[in-house]
Amino acid sequence: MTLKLGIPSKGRLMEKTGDWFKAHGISLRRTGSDREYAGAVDGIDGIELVLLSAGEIPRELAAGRIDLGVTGSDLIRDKLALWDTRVTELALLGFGQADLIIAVPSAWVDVDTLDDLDAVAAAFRRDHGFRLRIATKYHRLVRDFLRENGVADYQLVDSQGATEGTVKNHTAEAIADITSTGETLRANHLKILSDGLIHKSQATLYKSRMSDWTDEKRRVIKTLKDRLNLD
Ligand SMILES: Nc1ncnc2c1ncn2[C@@H]1O[C@H](COP(=O)(O)OP(=O)(O)OP(=O)(O)O)[C@@H](O)[C@H]1O
Ligand SMILES: O=P(O)(O)OC[C@H]1O[C@H](OP(=O)(O)OP(=O)(O)O)[C@H](O)[C@@H]1O
Repeated sequence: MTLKLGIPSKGRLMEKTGDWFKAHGISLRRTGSDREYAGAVDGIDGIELVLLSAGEIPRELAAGRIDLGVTGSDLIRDKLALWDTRVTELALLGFGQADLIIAVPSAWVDVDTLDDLDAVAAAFRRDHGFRLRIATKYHRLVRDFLRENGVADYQLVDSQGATEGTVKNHTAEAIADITSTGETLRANHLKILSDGLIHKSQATLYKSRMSDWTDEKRRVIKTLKDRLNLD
């Protein structure tokens, strides 16, 4: 049985994943038409390419349907409970960097820290009769972070895109989202809490702990690790 490597089929991480492997003498190529999600690996035997969305790669690794996968470390941590019991990090790839942060309206001049947010949240509940809303798609990471930091009086509102717009649209009071240049936050009059960094994400190569590691696959991964100069 060949070893299955899952890589993003589109989006931000796709091209740079190909470049990273190429720099190590391994070329990933699409087979079939531009629109067909099939691929092959040249330069090393015994690896099959599986093209997936970045967001689905954590689940496929955890189910053992792929043996290796490239995706953002934010997606692994958010989508998999106890992620490090299900996958192992093989290499940080040095691209796809983004910070998952908590931001509030810039107009909240007295709110700079999580403690301030906690105080505002308690007052908000008293005044409005419902909990302050934080819009995000990163439910697990945000809940864990706020619990560890003693913020309790809030509710999460699911937002799968354009999250920074939810404050202006009055569907949330604060947000937790990925930022890289900070442009989107600025354009939407939001500021990051000084202690509001939840996770620094980057594209990472993971190995599944859940897949069936046959002798043949172990041989292939050893060759691959040698080629990639990994321990
Ligand atoms: N500016 C950014 N905005 C959003 N995500 C970013 C940014 N920079 C890097 N990333 C990372 O890119 C990854 C998401 O990749 P991509 O945009 O290809 O997926 P997606 O389209 O959001 O998800 P899916 O493929 O499931 O639809 C995440 O790990 C995220 O941290
Ligand atoms: O700090 P910046 O460089 O401005 O980038 C951050 C923005 O980019 C992403 O959105 P994306 O373009 O993926 O759209 P989305 O809202 O649909 O997720 C992310 O969700 C932020 O909104």
